[in-house]
Amino acid sequence: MLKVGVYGANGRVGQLLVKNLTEDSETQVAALCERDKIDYHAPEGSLVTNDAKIFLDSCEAAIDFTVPEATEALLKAALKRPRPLVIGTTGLNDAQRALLEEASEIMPILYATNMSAGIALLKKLVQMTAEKLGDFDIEIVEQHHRYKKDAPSGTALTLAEFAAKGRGLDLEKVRVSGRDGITGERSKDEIGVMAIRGGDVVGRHTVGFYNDGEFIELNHTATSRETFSKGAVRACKWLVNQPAGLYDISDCLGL
Ligand SMILES: NC(=O)C1=CN([C@@H]2O[C@H](COP(=O)(O)OP(=O)(O)OC[C@H]3O[C@@H](n4cnc5c(N)ncnc54)[C@H](OP(=O)(O)O)[C@@H]3O)[C@@H](O)[C@H]2O)C=CC1
Ligand SMILES: O=C(O)C1=N[C@H](C(=O)O)C[C@H](O)C1
Repeated sequence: MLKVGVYGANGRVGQLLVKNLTEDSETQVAALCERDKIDYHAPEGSLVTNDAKIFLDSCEAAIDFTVPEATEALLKAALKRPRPLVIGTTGLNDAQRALLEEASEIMPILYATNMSAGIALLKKLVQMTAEKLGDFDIEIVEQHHRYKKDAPSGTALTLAEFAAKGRGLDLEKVRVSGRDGITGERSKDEIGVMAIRGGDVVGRHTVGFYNDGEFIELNHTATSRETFSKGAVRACKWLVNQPAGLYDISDCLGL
C-alpha cells in the first residue's frame, strides 16, 4: 500500500482526496496536514499534524491542494525530506514556481493547474487551433464557484500559455485580464483571459477563436470536484515510479 499524505486536508479537494485514497485498494492515508483542526474523523492510523516536516516524515508521497504560501512551506520542507509530490495549488508567483523547479531536481514533482483528462487534451487542442487559425482572435472565459480565491484560474492561464505558444507569442506581453472604459479597439495579438465567479460552479473553461463570419469555442466543464481529486490520486500512483523531475498531468496520461 502506498502511504500518501494529504496537505490541506480540510479543504474542498483535500477532503475528497482523503475519501478517494481510502477507497483505493492501492493507497492509504498516512498523514494529514492542516494548519488548524480537521472537521471530520481522520482515517484510522493516519497522523494529523500542522508541521510540514513531521507530515513528510510520515508519508511516502504527498498531494497538495492549498494556497501558494502553504505550497511554498511544503516545498521548503521537502528540500530536506524529498518525496514525490503532486501539487494542484494555483496562483503560484514566479519565486514559488522557481522553488518548485529547484525542488524537482531532487524529487519527482507533478504540477498541474488542472488534474482532469479533459483539460490535458484541451491544452493540445488549443495550441493546435491557435496555430492553424492564425487570424482568429483568442478569448478565454473561466467560471468558478464563489469561494475561489485566485483569478484568473490557473487552468485559464495554462490554456492561455498554450494559445500563446501556438502563436509564438509571450503571454506576459499579450494577456488582457479585464476591460473597462475606453479601452480602444482590440489589438490583433491580445489574448483575453476573463473570470466569472458565482454559486457552486466546479469549473468551466471556454477558449474562443473568433473571426469575421465564424467562431469556434472549445469548452470543458468539470461537473464533479472528484475529477480533480481522483486525477491527483492517479497521478500520485504514477509519480512514485518516476525519477526526479518536473512532470505535468499529460505525462501521466501519456497525452
Ligand atoms: N489542479 C487542480 O486540478 C485543482 C486545483 N485547485 C486548487 O487547489 C487549491 C485548493 O482548492 P480548494 O480545495 O477548493 O480550496 P479550500 O479553500 O477548500 O482549501 C484550501 C486548503 O488550504 C488550507 N490553507 C489555507 N490557507 C493556508 C495557509 N496559509 N497555510 C496552510 N494551509 C492553508 C486550508 O486550510 P483551512 O481549512 O484552515 O483554511 C484548506 O485545507 C486552490 O489553489 C485551487 O485553485 C482546485 C481544484 C482543482
Ligand atoms: O479553485 C478551484 O475550484 C479550481 N481551481 C483550478 C484552477 O484554478 O484552474 C482548477 C479547477 O478549475 C478548479
